[in-house]
Amino acid sequence: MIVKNLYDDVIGTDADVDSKQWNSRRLLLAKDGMGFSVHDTLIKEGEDLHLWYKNHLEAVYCIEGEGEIYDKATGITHPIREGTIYALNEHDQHILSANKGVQMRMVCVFNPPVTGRETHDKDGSYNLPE
Ligand SMILES: CC(=O)NCC[C@H](N)C(=O)O
Repeated sequence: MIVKNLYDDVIGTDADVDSKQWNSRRLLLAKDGMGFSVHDTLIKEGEDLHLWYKNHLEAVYCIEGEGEIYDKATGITHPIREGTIYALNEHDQHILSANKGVQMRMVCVFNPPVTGRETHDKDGSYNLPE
């Protein structure tokens, strides 16, 4: 069994990846052997994240804050608030943003699992390990 705590075991370690637009606290990673990774991620306010996970499926569950996701294929903008989940089951190209003055806190699950320190490439993807 694996038991970890965000505050005791993740924040401030290698599994805590900070960028201009988000702060991803990676609770479970590929090395944990689950077949998916689980992240507690903060989306910073005032940032438009252009994302396209070509190599991964991702489900994202909002537990704090408000924002929106724009689906580039349909042109539809979906509001996000606490309790909203979205699943990028078609490797959907999208733009994610938190509303002005708030950050969003999201639980993100990736399949295949993220291995550790991934950050987005120019297309908004994470590369697979070699
Ligand atoms: C929701 C989302 O994709 N945010 C970008 C960061 C990423 N999910 C991560 O936690 O690695």
